[in-house]
Amino acid sequence: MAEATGRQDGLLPLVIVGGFLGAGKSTWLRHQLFTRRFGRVHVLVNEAAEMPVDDLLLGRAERLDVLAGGCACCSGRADLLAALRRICDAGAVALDTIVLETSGIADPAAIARAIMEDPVLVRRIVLTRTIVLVDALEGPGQLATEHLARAQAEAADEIVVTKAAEAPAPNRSRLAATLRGLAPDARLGWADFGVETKVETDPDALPFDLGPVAEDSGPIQAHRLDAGSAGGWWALSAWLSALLFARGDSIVRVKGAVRSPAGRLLLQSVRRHVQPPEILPEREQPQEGEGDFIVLIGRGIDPVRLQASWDRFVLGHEGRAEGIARDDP
Ligand SMILES: Nc1nc2c(ncn2[C@@H]2O[C@H](COP(=O)(O)OP(=O)(O)OP(=O)(O)O)[C@@H](O)[C@H]2O)c(=O)[nH]1
Repeated sequence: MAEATGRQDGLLPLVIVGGFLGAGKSTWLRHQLFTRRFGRVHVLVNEAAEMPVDDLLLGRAERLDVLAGGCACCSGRADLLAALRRICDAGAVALDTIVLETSGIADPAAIARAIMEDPVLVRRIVLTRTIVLVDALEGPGQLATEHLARAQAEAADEIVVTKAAEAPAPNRSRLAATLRGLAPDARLGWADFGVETKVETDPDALPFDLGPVAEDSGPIQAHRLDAGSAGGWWALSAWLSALLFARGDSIVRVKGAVRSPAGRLLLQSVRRHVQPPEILPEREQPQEGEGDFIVLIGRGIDPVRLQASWDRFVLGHEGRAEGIARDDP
């Protein structure tokens, strides 16, 4: 049942979906689009990096735009405001809601501020809800160390803890207590692959001790590696596993797409958790830039050394794991 309705004031409702890198935003949103929770929807996806497969992953929206390669709360702000103005002006498709999936390094409060300070948008759009997703497994660590993860939770009207089934019950209770402390007024729910699930938590559980976040540990940045046709999918998967083993602390998120005999595979990891590959739907018309690639998002990654590491792995060592050095990339 769609929760969106036409408004008397004529303003177009906007829902912001935020959460840290890999929290499960796209997976959750995909399911909401399937159930038509937001009615007739225009989805805007903001990615920190160019990911020319995101539109394939989010099928069921009236319209979908990907704003890639800049975070909408900072460098990509102008693009986001322009995209929202275009949606407001288009008007051809009657819409119930605009849903903005932010990048994992965005502060939803900064985005909301930017929209409300825009003299045109403030008269066309109303922010009805900020939904922030928190990973049941990685969330406690992220809240403890990343200032941004806390800011995201604090900005929420609704928090959805994803990967609910994966976390042990005591951790779920402590995470719930922690999130209630950060966002006391937010509705707290749980989901597995986007499907809302009921989780009993202990109301007396103690929150995690968050403590002070580390002083500036440097910006999280995205780097894209075009893998060319050498090596094939198995080499890319093996290189990635070895790289995460050697440098998993500084690599927060990996996404990539690679051709395999079964079709195009989406490879991903969140921290050191390598996810099972997913077969991507094929496009009717292949798009430019859709070769094999990997996007690595993290701190202190040197793109030149990253490329050299891959080249050494695939060319110099013919796919043997010795191509990865401990200090790669
Ligand atoms: N077990 C489990 N895995 C999940 C769940 N939700 C998402 N995932 C997996 O977590 C990984 C990240 O999910 P995404 O939906 O791509 O996360 P995201 O927040 O959109 O990622 P970024 O846009 O890169 O920040 C994928 O491999 C998903 O399959 C869940 O509820 N349970």
